Amino acid sequence: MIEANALHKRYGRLLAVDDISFKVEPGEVLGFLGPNGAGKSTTMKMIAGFLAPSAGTARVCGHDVQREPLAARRALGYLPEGAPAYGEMEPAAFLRFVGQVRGLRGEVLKSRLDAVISRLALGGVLRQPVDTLSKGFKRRVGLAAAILHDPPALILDEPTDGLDPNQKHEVRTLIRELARERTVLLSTHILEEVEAVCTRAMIVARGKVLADAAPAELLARSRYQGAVSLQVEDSIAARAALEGMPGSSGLHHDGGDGRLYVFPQGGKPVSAEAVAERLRQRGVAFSGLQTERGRLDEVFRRITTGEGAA
Ligand SMILES: Nc1ncnc2c1ncn2[C@@H]1O[C@H](COP(=O)(O)OP(=O)(O)OP(=O)(O)O)[C@@H](O)[C@H]1O
Repeated sequence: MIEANALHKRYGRLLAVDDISFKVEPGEVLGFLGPNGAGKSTTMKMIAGFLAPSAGTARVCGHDVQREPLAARRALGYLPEGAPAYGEMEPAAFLRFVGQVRGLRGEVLKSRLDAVISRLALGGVLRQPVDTLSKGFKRRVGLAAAILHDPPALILDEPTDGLDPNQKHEVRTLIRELARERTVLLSTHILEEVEAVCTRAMIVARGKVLADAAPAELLARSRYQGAVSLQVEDSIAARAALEGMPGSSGLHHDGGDGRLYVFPQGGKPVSAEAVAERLRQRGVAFSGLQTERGRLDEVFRRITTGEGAA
């Protein structure tokens, strides 16, 4: 379990983390979401024991990070932002070094090295200096180092940042697998990642938690959830046909995707059949009619910029 209790961090006059508390249980993947400078990395560094809090406490698997630093660090695997490693070292030597620092020796060290090298498919790059590896492999080396001692809790700071879509997919699959029997806290800027891997999302901005919910619950806060969208040639005629339709709270023609959106009222999805029927009755041509599942980016923007209630 990972626990933060009233964590605060002050850098001079800046309160970078302002009273953050949460608990993450085994099997949960908590995604920390927030704009740049929200305080995500600072919070993670405090839980990982890399930075002392100005106030508050953190616990990893029951161990207070400040008072029992060794026990807390033993229970935790930490992938810092950018997955730094010693660039001139080869993964084989680097991982062996990390394992030794973690106190692993002999057969145990060997079997753990074999396990992470196989799990992260590092066999082909073991003798290539880390600096010369692709970003994807560098990240895998970082992840291998983080899970080498088989910790029950993991903190991953932007684990897929800068990876190509295939590498992102691989790392997400791995995180989902690791999470089955572990507690995972990760930070990300990528909203689709939250849906892909997180069981819970926490939105932070200016050092404060602004939302803490399952991704589906956040999606449900989107005004697009249950809306009906469609493509029309004549948007003026379509608007006239759909204006004031029962069960709809309004219309929006999106200049970006060129679609007309019919928004729901009172949380009840708009009936796609009713929209189609109304347009047909008035002889307005349309195509691509679909019901929307909601937009996390809109919810994120609304919550972090304070535009309207979240
Ligand atoms: N060592 C430091 N000294 C002074 N200010 C710092 C220090 N580290 C971070 N900050 C500031 O604290 C705030 C929070 O930074 P932090 O890196 O925790 O944010 P973040 O949410 O992880 O951002 P990003 O998504 O850009 O990584 C920012 O305003 C940052 O400039």
